[in-house]
Amino acid sequence: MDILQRLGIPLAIAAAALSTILAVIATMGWFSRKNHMPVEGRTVLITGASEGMGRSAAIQLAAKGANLILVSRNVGRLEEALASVKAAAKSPSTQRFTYISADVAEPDYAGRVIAEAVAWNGGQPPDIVWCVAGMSTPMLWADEGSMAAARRNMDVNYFGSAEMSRAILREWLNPENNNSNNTTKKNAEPKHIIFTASVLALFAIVGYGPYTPSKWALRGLADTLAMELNLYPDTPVKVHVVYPATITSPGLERENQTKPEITLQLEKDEPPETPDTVARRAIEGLERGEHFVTVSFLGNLMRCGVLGGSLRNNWVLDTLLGWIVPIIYFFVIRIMNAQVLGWARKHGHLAKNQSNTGHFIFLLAGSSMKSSAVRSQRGRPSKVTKPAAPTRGRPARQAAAQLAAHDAHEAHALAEGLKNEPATAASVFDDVGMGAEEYAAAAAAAAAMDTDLTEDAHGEAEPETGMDGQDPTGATSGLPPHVDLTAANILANGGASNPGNALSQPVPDQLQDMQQSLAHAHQHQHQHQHQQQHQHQHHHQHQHQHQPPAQMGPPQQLQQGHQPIDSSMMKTTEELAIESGYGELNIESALAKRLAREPGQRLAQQRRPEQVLNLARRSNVEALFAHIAGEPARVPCKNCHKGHGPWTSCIVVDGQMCGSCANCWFNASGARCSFHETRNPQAVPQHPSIMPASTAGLAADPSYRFQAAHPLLQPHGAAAMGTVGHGGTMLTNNPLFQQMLTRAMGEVRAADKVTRQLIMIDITAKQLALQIAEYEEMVGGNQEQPPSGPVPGQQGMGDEAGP
Ligand SMILES: NC(=O)C1=CN([C@@H]2O[C@H](COP(=O)(O)OP(=O)(O)OC[C@H]3O[C@@H](n4cnc5c(N)ncnc54)[C@H](OP(=O)(O)O)[C@@H]3O)[C@@H](O)[C@H]2O)C=CC1
Ligand SMILES: CCCCCCCCCCCCCCCC(=O)[C@@H](N)CO
Repeated sequence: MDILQRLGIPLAIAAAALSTILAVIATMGWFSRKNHMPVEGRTVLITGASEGMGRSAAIQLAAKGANLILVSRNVGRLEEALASVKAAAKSPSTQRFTYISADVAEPDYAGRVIAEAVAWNGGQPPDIVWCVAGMSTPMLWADEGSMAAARRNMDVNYFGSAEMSRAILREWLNPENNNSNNTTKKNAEPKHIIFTASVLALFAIVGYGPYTPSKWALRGLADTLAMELNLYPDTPVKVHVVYPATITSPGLERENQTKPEITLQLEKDEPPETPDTVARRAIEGLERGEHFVTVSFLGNLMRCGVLGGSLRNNWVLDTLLGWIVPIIYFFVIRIMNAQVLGWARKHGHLAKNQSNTGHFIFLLAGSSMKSSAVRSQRGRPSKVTKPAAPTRGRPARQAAAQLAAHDAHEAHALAEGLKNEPATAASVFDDVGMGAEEYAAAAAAAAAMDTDLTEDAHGEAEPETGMDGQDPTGATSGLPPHVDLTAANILANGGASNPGNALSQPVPDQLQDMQQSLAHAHQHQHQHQHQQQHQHQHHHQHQHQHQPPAQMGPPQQLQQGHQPIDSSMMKTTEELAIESGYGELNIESALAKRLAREPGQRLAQQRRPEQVLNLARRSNVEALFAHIAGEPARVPCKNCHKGHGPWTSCIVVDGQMCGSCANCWFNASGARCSFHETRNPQAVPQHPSIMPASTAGLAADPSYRFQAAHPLLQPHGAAAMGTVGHGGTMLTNNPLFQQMLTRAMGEVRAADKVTRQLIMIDITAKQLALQIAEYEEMVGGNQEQPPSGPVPGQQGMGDEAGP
């Protein structure tokens, strides 16, 4: 100890001098310049590859000659990304590309994804797996819903990557695979598992409570694996963590909708970079063989500031920098905390003024007009607890729609909050075997729309004070139970007033419940894939469920979908257009005039809420009204499927707009719509794309519902009804069949275990129904029965199964 103390200073000086020399050498690039992660001819699997940095990385790796497997949820976006990746290929003739749709938040998703990847890759696992899929819901920790958001962030960011790394390691480390590989040269080359964290996992700032820990957790896992993988010297695997700072991605736009102002202010210190830049720097770091890869100067300092027991990229440099960073932090930490304190002084005690964050949980829970109001005047959080009225309902809708209905996935975050409410409708759901989460998510979306509608109806934001014993400032925690319960209850019971009585329900009711559960389970899934074709159909339904409680009917009404129970409450198309945020409309054309008076079916929901539509054009007003008054297409037209057109669903009005859908009618004559008459010359009694009138979840889903007028029969013309299998046309060549199958595959792949069970139950019930129908026809004569299929016009499984 003595000696050490005496030698301390000279030793330190000597070490510093030596280190400096070595550092100079290192920076001059005297050490190896080997590419530690060659990708040419290798197969790389990237999650979160359809947008943002993951997509950029995929494109750049394709340009370096890699084969790629893109993974994310939304098939439409995956297809677009795949096209860009293909276009970037170094040698298009030899490289191969594909995508797999999966939700990384689903438990056990990764085994399935890896199995599919291996099958596609000629029996070989991918050589490199890069987990990029992630999300972020910044909010203050004391805020309503931050706990639910934290769980959701953990599920996607941490468990999504953790499961993937485990699945691929089990594949790589599997002795059977290794034996067969040992002869190949590439086996000696390390495999790579790459996690994507954030600089926030190196230096945390206010407002990212739900997010940052999920990224810190990745660091913990990566370091653990880096050591653990030494257990398998025959199968070298390198573990990396990429730490981007702000990326100007679609994800950033989403997260900025809920980001507290103070957070925005603090993170300005690290300038944002484009997805391309971040991906390029990340790949450079990986090629240098770095364990922790940072992509900016500050990021690198932050990395060196927290190295602890983690692997170093360059022992000399990292150590030297590690000595310097505390000196920087001496100032940085002070300055940052002072900034936060200054904010608090200026804006008042935050916990008493939740509106500062304007986060979406308030919007969704319907408890706070305050937050939406503040959000509408971004950057001007009010010091008082009663903020000014919002300019209109639109900002609230934008945030709510974007966060809940449009990308309703994130509403899932609320599930936890709702689930934790005592005496919620969760017990009802459990009774039918559904996770309360699924419902809660849908309920949250519904509640969001409630807020919206209520707000619009009032025409101004009325701060709701004293609601359910809530502090008028909104400071008390706990979601306002009445809103959630109403919404959840509507979904569970179609508005019946007594939640939690499912156990005492007679059997048929339970069946009905179950059928609805199925519908919701599917809805929930579909929310994950908002641009996928089938989702469009379900939108139709959502929007009904988004109506305020007063408009909700008992189960039958809900199932019929189109008829709100009280017709006096029914709104005209024009009224709904105004509610949707389109004021001052010039109603000129005959079609617009006619549609304006018709009962509206839905609110118009824009794909890009911030977009301002040109409604000076006559035909655009027609398109808007048609979108509100029309019927959802059974399968969206090609343009809608690709995500074109202003609104989120594909709607047609029978006999109008030359058959085109409302989206294609907008700003165009609809000529490019795949429904346009020029493309569909054969006259059909009903518009070929209109959904059957009874639309409720699965019951509306053609792939689950082979009715007498099944779509598969239609291309053959009415006369050919009942001739499937006899008509000489190969069913497998039928595009509708192919679409159906693809869709069914998509749904089943995306389904979790519970949903899969429910799908099975549904199918089994239909089989039984078919069998019964056939039996009855055989025994009792079949005069009344249609030529094929079970009872027509069924309302759902319960009815179908009944005699
Ligand atoms: N943007 C930023 O400022 C920063 C981002 N990061 C991290 O970098 C990574 C990339 O971010 P960014 O470029 O913004 O990405 P984006 O948010 O723009 O894109 C996210 C990608 O992940 C997919 N994805 C999201 N959730 C899931 C899910 N549950 N299952 C499967 N796929 C999913 C999305 O596709 P789909 O929706 O179709 O599933 C999309 O392809 C993320 O891990 C993020 O946390 C780190 C630092 C800063
Ligand atoms: C010695 C070191 C000096 C430290 C300076 C500190 C500067 C702080 C900048 C914080 C940047 C936060 C980016 C968030 C990125 C992200 O992950 C989110 N966008 C989530 O998606």
